[in-house]
Amino acid sequence: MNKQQLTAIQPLHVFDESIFETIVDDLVTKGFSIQENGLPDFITQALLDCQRSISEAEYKTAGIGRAENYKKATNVRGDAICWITGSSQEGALWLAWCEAMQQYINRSLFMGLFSFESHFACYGPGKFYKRHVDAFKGQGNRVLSLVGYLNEDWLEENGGELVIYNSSDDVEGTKVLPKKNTLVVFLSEQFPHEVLPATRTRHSIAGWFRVNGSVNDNIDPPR
Ligand SMILES: O=C(O)CCC(=O)C(=O)O
Ligand SMILES: [Fe+2]
Repeated sequence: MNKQQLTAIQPLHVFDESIFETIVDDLVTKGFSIQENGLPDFITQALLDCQRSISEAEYKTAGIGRAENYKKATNVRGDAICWITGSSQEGALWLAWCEAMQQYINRSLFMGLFSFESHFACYGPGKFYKRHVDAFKGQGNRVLSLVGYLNEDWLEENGGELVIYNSSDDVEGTKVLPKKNTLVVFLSEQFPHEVLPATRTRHSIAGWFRVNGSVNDNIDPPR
């Protein structure tokens, strides 16, 4: 086998898996994982480079609901989003890291994660995302949610916390400040959560690992 053939079959990146192991342990014991330094610096840097290269026009007002039920609802969520396609090197690195996490989780927990989608989100000052779950049982195919934060020097008084509730009855929840490098992973159907308003612009990535929900000709996820 020549060198070119060898490079073609070798993975381009080998990532440190210790953070994936911590996340898996947390998922087993609690169903969610909050890691203050969960995003390695080189990943955060790639994401910041990618995010800064996106023009304001490429961010679209986010909506709620799937497919034909999709609608804009600024009384529910006020963020603007831009999907990460992997067309830039930085975006591709992010997707490769998430794929490595997906494979690690599948090897450890047999969750059958099949694909991943993610977008940048930008919440202007005062914007929020009301309490919601990312997936309803038996509807759609998002099974594991991921949120990562890109905000340097974020202080408690800046607000903008993610609040994760343990169940539909929980009103107290656990608050997470959207500080640079913080990573949160949780079971999509199980944990209601919300984003509180902030005093400054709040940058994040939200992503979802999905299972294959294809039935006959209906390909789901669509790609
Ligand atoms: O940005 C966050 O902290 C969470 C965002 C979220 O819940 C979502 O996009 O579904
Ligand atoms: Fe959410």
